[in-house]
Amino acid sequence: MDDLQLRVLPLLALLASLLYFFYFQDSPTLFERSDCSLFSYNHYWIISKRIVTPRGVISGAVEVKEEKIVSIVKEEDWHGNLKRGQIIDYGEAVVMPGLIDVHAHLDDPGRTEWEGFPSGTRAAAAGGITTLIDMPLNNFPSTVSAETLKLKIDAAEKNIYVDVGFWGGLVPENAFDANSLEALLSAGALGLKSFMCPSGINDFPMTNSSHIKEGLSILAKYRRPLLVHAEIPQDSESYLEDGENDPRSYSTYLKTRPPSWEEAAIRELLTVSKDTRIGGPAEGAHLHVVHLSDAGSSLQLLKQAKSNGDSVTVETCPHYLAFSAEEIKDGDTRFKCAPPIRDAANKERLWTALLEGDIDMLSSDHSPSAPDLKLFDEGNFLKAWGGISSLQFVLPVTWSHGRQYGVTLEQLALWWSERPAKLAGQDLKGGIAVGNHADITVWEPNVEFELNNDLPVYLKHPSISAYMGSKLSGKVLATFVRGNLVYKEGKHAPAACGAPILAT
Ligand SMILES: NC(=O)N[C@H]1NC(=O)NC1=O
Ligand SMILES: [Zn+2]
Ligand SMILES: [Zn+2]
Repeated sequence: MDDLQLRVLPLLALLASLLYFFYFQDSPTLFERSDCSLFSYNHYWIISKRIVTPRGVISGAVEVKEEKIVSIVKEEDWHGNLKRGQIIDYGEAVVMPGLIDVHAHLDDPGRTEWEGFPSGTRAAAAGGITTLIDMPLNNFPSTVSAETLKLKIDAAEKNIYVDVGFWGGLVPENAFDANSLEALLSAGALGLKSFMCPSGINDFPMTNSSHIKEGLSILAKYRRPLLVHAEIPQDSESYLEDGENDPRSYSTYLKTRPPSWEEAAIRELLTVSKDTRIGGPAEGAHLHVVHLSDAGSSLQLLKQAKSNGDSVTVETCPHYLAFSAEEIKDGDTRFKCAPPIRDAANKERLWTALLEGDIDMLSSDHSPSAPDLKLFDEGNFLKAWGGISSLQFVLPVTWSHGRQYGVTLEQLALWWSERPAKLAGQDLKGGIAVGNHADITVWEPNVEFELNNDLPVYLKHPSISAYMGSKLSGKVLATFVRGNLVYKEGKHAPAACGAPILAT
């Protein structure tokens, strides 16, 4: 070989390999994938001694290929066929379907100083949540039309680290306008949400039962649900006039929103939920009561509706299961939410209802605000923003408090994944099953941690979270969304590759 050849050959080889790299790679998505995931293989096995499947907890392996779960093998059936492909062995850690939070306010677009898609979905990923359904209010403008839904979808693009679907708003302005509601549902809203009391947001006014009846009749055609904030103001404002009622005291706030508000709303809802029965005028529609706090008459009424054949479900939230009114300190408005956190006896009854199946599922109702709206200096419970900030912590909170009631891993998966998936119409999510999306969370139930300033919290405003300062058990080790490892022990995948979920 002469000198020239010696110099040119390596260059040619480099050129050829570059050409090969750019033009002949069979999977061009590999470039993207490396940013979407902290694990660069698209075919692998997740191994653990505790995999929570719809058929019970197994020791074995879950085979993931691209976005999907393609096989599930019990340990005794392996026969060494795991040699094909990469293996991630999680030992005794729990491998569970990713949590689906059907009730979160991410405030994007329009109030991103409160939260926003990037921080909210990173917090979700760190908490083991793989899908969340965003509420139509607290963002601006509220999501009450096809046009405003489009603004949300645009804001979510390349900004979400987990999959995100959207509820549309049912408000007086669109309730009797079938075209407008149909356009909103055709544009992909997974269902509708309305309030039976003032929502605290000017462009999201409250509805009454005739609006709700109309909404259900449209939803029936699409077979989608209506979610309702069920409180109707009763005559309890008089408490505020009494000079003895200190606005810094939690009991003052509690008196302003008694259980009778929830009971009145649910009683009213039952007059229209009967439309959803088989053969009824709104058969196919479904009514879902959000964030139930009253475990008394309100719950009894819901049980009655279910037994009558109404298509009705109800959720409660971790804050109603973790806290009680007796513990809330004067001025600590982090705990203000609506309906309010009630007394310890009520909390016990909520747990019983959940364990007995009278409450169907859990959701976060993550509803943060800018810290100044919590009025920490004044500590005025009557004026502060109502909303609990919790998204990253819902799994350890439910587990830490649920353990003492004997909560099982299967129950967690039912309340946080399977039933929420069904409510949101997500057939490919909510369970570790062949053919489903590989939406998986891996967590260590026995690891305890303190929610102090050393803990990486991805929420925009950790200081407003009622959970800061507490000690929890249940540490999320890894979160997979459609096969992408989006979170691993304090680290997120660089790119936001969550998908917007639109109903079709
Ligand atoms: N607008 C809004 O998010 N309201 C929520 N906050 C809360 O505490 N209850 C709610 O419904
Ligand atoms: Zn609400
Ligand atoms: Zn809410």
